[in-house]
Amino acid sequence: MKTDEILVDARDLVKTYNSGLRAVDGITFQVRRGEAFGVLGANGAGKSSTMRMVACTSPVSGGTLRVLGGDPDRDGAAVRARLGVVPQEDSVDTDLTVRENLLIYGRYFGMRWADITRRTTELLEFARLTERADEQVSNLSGGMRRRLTIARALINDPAIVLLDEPTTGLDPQARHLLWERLFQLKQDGVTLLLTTHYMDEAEQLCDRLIIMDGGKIIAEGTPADLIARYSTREVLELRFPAAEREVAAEKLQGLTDRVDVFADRVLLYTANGEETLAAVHERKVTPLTALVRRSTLEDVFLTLTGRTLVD
Ligand SMILES: Nc1ncnc2c1ncn2[C@@H]1O[C@H](COP(=O)(O)OP(=O)(O)OP(=O)(O)O)[C@@H](O)[C@H]1O
Repeated sequence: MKTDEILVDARDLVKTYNSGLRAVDGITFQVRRGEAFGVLGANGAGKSSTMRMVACTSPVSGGTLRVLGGDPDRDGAAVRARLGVVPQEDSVDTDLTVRENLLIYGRYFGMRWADITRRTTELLEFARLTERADEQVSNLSGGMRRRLTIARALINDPAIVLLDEPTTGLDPQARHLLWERLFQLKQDGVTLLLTTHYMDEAEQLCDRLIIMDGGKIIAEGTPADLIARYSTREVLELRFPAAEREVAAEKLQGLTDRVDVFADRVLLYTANGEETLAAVHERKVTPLTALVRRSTLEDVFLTLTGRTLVD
């Protein structure tokens, strides 16, 4: 298997809507075979618009895009047949059973019946839905429906799977199970292109990622690269009673190069959290709680945009 093969090649890609809005404003990125590639950004950053162009369901307004070597404008149908697409909203048929959803989708792709049934059995297992196979989809929880949507997208053994916010709207337990299934796909060597605004998940799953803001790419790299480039090694998170926070934050200014004050906490960016905590105490500041943690992609996003990603 060629691992350097480029499956998605976007150059100066633009999406303009009728309103005149440039939702995607000249972005360049490549997704290689076998990698998990993340597109991160806040709501409205242009992630879904990008994904719809790659999925060949929304025309490209400018620049060039090649997906599996094809031009979405010219070869859209052929490219779509080799993609697995998991849209933001679950689109499974709630009147059918879990199994029927998979079988019918296989038919839609014109697969041979023997292949459809074999693949359906495998995918029910993959999605942890074997026990629910003959239940109507309307009875399933949100997490189960999402897993079924993913299983369905895999029926035709796609060369690349596109997932738009796969875990949004799920409770933590359902999110965890879904994320674990995505890890499995990655281990199986499936190429993944996904959007998310959960930085912790992206950090663990994605080999490389781009961060989008206002339709542009503001940073690109591996999670470790981005953290090394845009944050310190550790962060000291302090919480104070509301009435004391401002005074405390005032006393802490200048203690490290960067001190960020939020409504609920003060963050000190530092190479060594324990040493910084000792310095906090030396300034006669006593937080309610103090946590030393390593920097995350969330800190990277904050550095780059001045905003937190998940409110
Ligand atoms: N079909 C459309 N017509 C007009 N404007 C659109 C359309 N789809 C998206 N937009 C606008 O384009 C901008 C980018 O939206 P997009 O959905 O791509 O962002 P996003 O990063 O995926 O955000 P979200 O996480 O909310 O989906 C937003 O301002 C949005 O309102």
